[in-house]
Amino acid sequence: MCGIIGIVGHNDVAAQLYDGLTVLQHRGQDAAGIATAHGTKLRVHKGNGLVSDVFDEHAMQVLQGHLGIGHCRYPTAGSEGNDEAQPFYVNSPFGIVLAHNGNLINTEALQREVFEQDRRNVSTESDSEVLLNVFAHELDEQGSLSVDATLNAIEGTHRRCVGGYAVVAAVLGLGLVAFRDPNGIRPLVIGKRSSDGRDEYAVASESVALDLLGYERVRDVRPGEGLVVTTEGVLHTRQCVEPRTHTPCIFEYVYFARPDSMMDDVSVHKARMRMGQTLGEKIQRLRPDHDIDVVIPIPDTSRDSALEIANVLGVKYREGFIKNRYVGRTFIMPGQGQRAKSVRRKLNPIPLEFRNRVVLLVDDSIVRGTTSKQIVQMARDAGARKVYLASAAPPVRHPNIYGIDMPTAEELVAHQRSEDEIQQLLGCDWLIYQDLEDLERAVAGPKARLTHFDSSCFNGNYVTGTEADYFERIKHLRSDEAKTTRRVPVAATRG
Ligand SMILES: O=P(O)(O)OC[C@H]1O[C@H](OP(=O)(O)OP(=O)(O)O)[C@H](O)[C@@H]1O
Ligand SMILES: NC(=O)CC[C@H](N)C(=O)O
Ligand SMILES: [Mg+2]
Repeated sequence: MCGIIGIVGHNDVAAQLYDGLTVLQHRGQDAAGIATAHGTKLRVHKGNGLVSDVFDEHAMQVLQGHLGIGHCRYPTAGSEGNDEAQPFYVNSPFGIVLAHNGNLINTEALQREVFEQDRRNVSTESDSEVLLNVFAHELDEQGSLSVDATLNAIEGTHRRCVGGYAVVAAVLGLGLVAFRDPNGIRPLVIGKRSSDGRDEYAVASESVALDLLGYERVRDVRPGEGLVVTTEGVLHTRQCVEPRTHTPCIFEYVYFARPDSMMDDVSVHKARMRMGQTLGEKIQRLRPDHDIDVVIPIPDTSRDSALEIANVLGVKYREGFIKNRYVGRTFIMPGQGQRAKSVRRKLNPIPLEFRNRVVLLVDDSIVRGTTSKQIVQMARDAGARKVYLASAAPPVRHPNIYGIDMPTAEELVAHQRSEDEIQQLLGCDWLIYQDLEDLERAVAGPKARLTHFDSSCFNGNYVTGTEADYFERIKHLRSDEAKTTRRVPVAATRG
């Protein structure tokens, strides 16, 4: 789940892009990059690491220009190598840089098409580089550069690409381009601010980036919509593909997004509180005479839900695990070994909150079970009498193929296991999952702004459809085992 941002301003935008990326960092910790357009030049600086690792003063000085895009990466295709850090660049037509959040599911077919029909070279395994070349080809086919031609090229890109994608691009001589997949699986929001009577625009994965930079949240990019903001700061939009069912990724609300973001007009914080409310009610229903002494969140993401569960149950809420703020998110780390080691490094219990108590631990989700297995043991070691575990999301039983790197069903702790079996495996005394219906209602909220979701990792329904052997192929390419045996390129691409 990467973070993307694009800005057209009156002054150099690199510093804003940098700041925007720092609040999107939770969406991707592996690599970061910024590209700006300055006169007739596109400048790109990118590499592996956190935003603060990748950019130094010199890099920022080089990134001149009033138009630019930024990206922080959590890989879902290709390798973790720095040659696949984004934005990607092509010099023809005109000079284009592009950053992508999501995952294409017809990458192999597109790769062949791009090479054989479009006669373009794609030099990495990244689906995003393929997407850039499809867009570049479609723009080239237009014969000239204009807003209309670019919106036509977005139409062509939608016709060819299948999957989840939110995209920002900068086209030299034109401006900022952005579009979102026809089902709106991946998020993208538009912001605007005015100074001296002139408008500046920003487009980002999450509204928190707009807040930080002082842009007013205008609206979300519509599924299948394309937009161009010219270098003069004029916004043009077009519905580039017939509207389909809007199915935003429900996992954004469960885990990925920051709670202070609004996504498709729904507050992530409130959605998480409602998840806690419905889960609390379920616990109450199943065990009206429960013996829970204390509710303890597994930091960070579960906090909003855990607090509401405690309120519903009428028991104490306590912070029982202290998080080492210098360790990042474990779920989005690339390898299982690294993930497992990081849980213990990241979280440490305060024994007095556990000793002789029946504790209800709450997490937002249980995916591979890496976190919960260790946390349950830590709670026991800290003296808990009984350890219950509640998940604000239902069991994750199916791969995600639209931008979350869980491609292999066998790696999911709930795959082909009953809830009793999972409980045994995690070693807790009681395991309670949210029901999918409740999760969807919690995210939709009282006004039911959203009616459908991409809940594929919970129910196995893939809105785009999939080819018969797709899951076998991605397992072969992207399982943890495949990743450990794959070569990671080391050549530097900074500069
Ligand atoms: O079952 P698993 O495979 O362990 O995955 C689920 C866990 O991973 C995430 O935490 P993470 O540490 O990534 O981030 P957070 O600090 O935002 O909770 C998520 O919040 C769960 O705690
Ligand atoms: N998580 C994402 O959005 C990943 C984007 C793209 N598929 C990549 O691997 O770089
Ligand atoms: Mg967590």
